[in-house]
Amino acid sequence: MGELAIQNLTKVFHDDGGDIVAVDSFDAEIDDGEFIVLVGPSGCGKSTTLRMIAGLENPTEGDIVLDGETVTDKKPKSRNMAMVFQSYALYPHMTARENMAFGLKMTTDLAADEIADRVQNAAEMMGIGELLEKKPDELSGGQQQRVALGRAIVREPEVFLMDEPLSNLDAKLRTQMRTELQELQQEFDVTTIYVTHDQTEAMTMSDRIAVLDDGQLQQLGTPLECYHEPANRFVAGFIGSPSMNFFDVELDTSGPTPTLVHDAFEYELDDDVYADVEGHGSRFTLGIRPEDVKAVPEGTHNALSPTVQVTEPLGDVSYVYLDIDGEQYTATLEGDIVIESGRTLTVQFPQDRIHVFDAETGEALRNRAPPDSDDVEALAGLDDATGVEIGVE
Ligand SMILES: Nc1ncnc2c1ncn2[C@@H]1O[C@H](COP(=O)(O)OP(=O)(O)OP(=O)(O)O)[C@@H](O)[C@H]1O
Repeated sequence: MGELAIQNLTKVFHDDGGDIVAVDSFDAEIDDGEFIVLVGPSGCGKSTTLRMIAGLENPTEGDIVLDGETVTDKKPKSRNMAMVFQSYALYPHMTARENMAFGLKMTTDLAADEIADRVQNAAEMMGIGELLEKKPDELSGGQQQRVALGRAIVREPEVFLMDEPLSNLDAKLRTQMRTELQELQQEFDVTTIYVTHDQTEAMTMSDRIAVLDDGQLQQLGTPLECYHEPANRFVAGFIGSPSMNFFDVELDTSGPTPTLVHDAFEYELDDDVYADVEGHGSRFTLGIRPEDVKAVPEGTHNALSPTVQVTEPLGDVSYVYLDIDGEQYTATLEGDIVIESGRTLTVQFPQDRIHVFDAETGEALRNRAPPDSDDVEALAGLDDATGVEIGVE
């Protein structure tokens, strides 16, 4: 139990400046036990979506169906969902124990000893058994967040809804709690919808990521699908760090080989890439992830030689920032590479690694082949950037 259908969910806010479409026709089928992460830039509608699912905000249109039952008009406490907020939202005058028990006392007719048992179990699970008599201001941020999570757990809900629950914690604690939350979710196998700004959380915790922009769902897919097979330019740029490099290009078919022409370089297309873009006009966006940019010997065919702005060696890889036609682009090269600023570096965008988007609609026309276990050579190719004679002048 915990199968959730979100159907045409829409929220329009009205204020003095006019209508704000915060969420526009959001559709999703979420399986029992799935961990879905909602990501997107600030103001894209993540919290509003979550609040409508929780019942804290009335949808303008659409429905929320939990295990076949439409719950759109039900009060939050009758939905069998538990929400965890960024601010923890604990009652300051109550102890941790009272905070955890309060919701159960108010919304169920469970016997006092059953409530006490559930609180004790959840507290032990969250490692706060010793802290139950303390009030929120006597607890650290991480401990308060554990109480808030414990309060959600004791309700034994069908669905956990979490709005940036870790964002007030410092980086180290956030990493630790991320793992704990994942373990907890797997143990309970509870459907979870989790809002975050943090890419690492989205990539590592989720079964599927829902990428939103401007109130609209751009893609709902596994982290690797969103990474390797982005539906459009927005998803391609949003998922992955450092971000994908984009180039505005025009298709020139006047010569023997179809070529994408950028102000600073020309890129000849193989037949199979051309087949994907043919018939979609002449203006495209060429995309390549920094880790797919390859350093090659000077003079290599279909390569370009931009100026290096700066190199950041990080140990196992180095970020090399390149100036192409006055814009900054990134190449992630394997190994500890230091290249003097102002030198040129010859790089290539391997044909099987490029993405091509329609310049008008942003739709992905061509995505790089996703590496899989059968594609050992392609995976091995990821190592190509090490040890090559890179074309530094
Ligand atoms: N109560 C409200 N009244 C009017 N507009 C609102 C209200 N709540 C949200 N909005 C608007 O709806 C849009 C979506 O807001 P929402 O809080 O859902 O975005 P978000 O993706 O969660 O943002 P953030 O990441 O910054 O928290 C924004 O333009 C916001 O200004």
